[in-house]
Amino acid sequence: MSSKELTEQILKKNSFLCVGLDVDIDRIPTYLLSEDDPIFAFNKAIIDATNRFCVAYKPNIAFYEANGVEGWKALEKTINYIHDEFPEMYTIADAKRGDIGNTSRMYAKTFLNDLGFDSVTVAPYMGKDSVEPFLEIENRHAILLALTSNEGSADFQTQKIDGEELYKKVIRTSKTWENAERLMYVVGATRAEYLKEIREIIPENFLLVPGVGAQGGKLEDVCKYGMTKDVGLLVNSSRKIIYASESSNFDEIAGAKAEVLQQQMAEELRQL
Ligand SMILES: O=c1ccn([C@@H]2O[C@H](COP(=O)(O)O)[C@@H](O)[C@H]2O)c(=O)[nH]1
Repeated sequence: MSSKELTEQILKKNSFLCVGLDVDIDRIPTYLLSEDDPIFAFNKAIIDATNRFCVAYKPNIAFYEANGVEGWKALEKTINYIHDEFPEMYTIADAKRGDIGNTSRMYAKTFLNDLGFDSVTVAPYMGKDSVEPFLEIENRHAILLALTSNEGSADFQTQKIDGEELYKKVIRTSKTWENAERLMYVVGATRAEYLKEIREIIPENFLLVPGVGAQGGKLEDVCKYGMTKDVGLLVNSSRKIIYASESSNFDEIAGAKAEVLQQQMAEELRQL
């Protein structure tokens, strides 16, 4: 999906919500454990209940890999289900990959070609040749970690090198790479005050903003500093939605949580 098509979806659904599918087998309702594929059964129920309120889904690959072959099968079924039933949905493989070019090309093949995700999150540490293989396919994105939501982001990302913070160097330098229009950036909602300066460097690229909800980031602040005339935001919430309830109607409750965020987003979009 192109950035333009994503913006159209956002305006159509009055939502820039991304629901994170971070499925921990130890946290799903126990009655689902008797299903053939409990992870897929959980995801299907969450997707069926939340799709009206969001424009994107972001399975975090770690939660699938942790279950070995069964986890990969559940991931494949989940992405196929989204493609078949909700083809208008933007999909993100939150895999945080990046290696020498020859290896990155294999990661890009897995997530963007074989599984058919619209995008994959990529760590920028190994530089240009580690990222460019993810930018080779039209209408696909690499989402580069810029300023992450965790405490450890202060260890390197906000440290200055030659007078400029490392995360700003990552953004400024990556802008010059081939197919840079296919880049999006991760900026944590817990770092919303940095968004103003980030927008001065990249006024147009989409930002994936995790950290609203369980990590305490505020949607209003993200919108105040990060929203562009074309919206330019995908705001992710995972645990606060998918684990909102452990009861048999967990999916309904998840849908209701997603709707609350969607309503707040609709209000922000009205002020555009
Ligand atoms: O800076 C980052 C980058 C990625 N994440 C991921 O987003 C979700 C957040 O989950 P919540 O339950 O809504 O806190 C999760 O998959 C993280 O790995 C992030 O939080 N911060």
